[in-house]
Amino acid sequence: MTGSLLRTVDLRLAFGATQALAGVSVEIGPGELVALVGPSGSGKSTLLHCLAGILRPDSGSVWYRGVRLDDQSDDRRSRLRRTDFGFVFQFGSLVSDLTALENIAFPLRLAGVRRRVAEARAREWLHRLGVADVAGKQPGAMSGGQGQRVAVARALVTGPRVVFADEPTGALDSFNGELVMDELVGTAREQGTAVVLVTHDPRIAAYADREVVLRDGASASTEVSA
Ligand SMILES: Nc1ncnc2c1ncn2[C@@H]1O[C@H](COP(=O)(O)OP(=O)(O)OP(=O)(O)O)[C@@H](O)[C@H]1O
Repeated sequence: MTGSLLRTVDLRLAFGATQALAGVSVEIGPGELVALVGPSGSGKSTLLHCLAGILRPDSGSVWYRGVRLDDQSDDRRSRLRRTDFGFVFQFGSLVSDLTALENIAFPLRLAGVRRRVAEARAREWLHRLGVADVAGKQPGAMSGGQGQRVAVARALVTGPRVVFADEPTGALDSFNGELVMDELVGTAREQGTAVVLVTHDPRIAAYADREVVLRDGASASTEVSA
């Protein structure tokens, strides 16, 4: 497909005797929201980690903006993760001894942005996600929903081309889960950021433009969401 942003070709990866990925080929377009769904153990998180350049497949390939990603050095892949990708995980991925403001400013600081500028931008994001009141709090002093909104801000603050979200609402009740999804999806669409989302929850998957269904490490089907 022309115009694909991320693509895998016949991806295979085993952990010992477990074939986590057994030949997965998927494509993700710029700004597209794709949900990876399927039963527990079907390979969703493993596929997300391969797409993000965190795990290397045993065979097959991963392409990002037309360049092969999986055979690049660890250094180059981690640099790309800092510059082009954002991450939201289930819970507890914020740095526990940094405040909300410092957590959001952190990826900007890693990218070489000066502290004052980074913190001003982080403050804007706290307002944007409705959690300005937790700016000076550490993650342990926030609710689950507040923490995930801070995590969404941290993932989007650098203006990434892709956000990878692994069960981003898994630890939240459905009300807070939907609020976090509204914010993640709304801001991603505004910025033209693609989102690759792993979820068990059909209501969360329904936010995506398309669902990729995995079964036993293979992409069983791809469906356009209603
Ligand atoms: N680091 C690892 N070491 C050993 N086995 C692993 C590892 N990571 C994943 N697996 C195995 O690979 C298979 C796919 O795991 P994966 O986490 O990708 O599935 P999943 O669809 O995301 O599951 P879930 O919905 O339960 O999170 C599973 O059988 C799992 O036990």
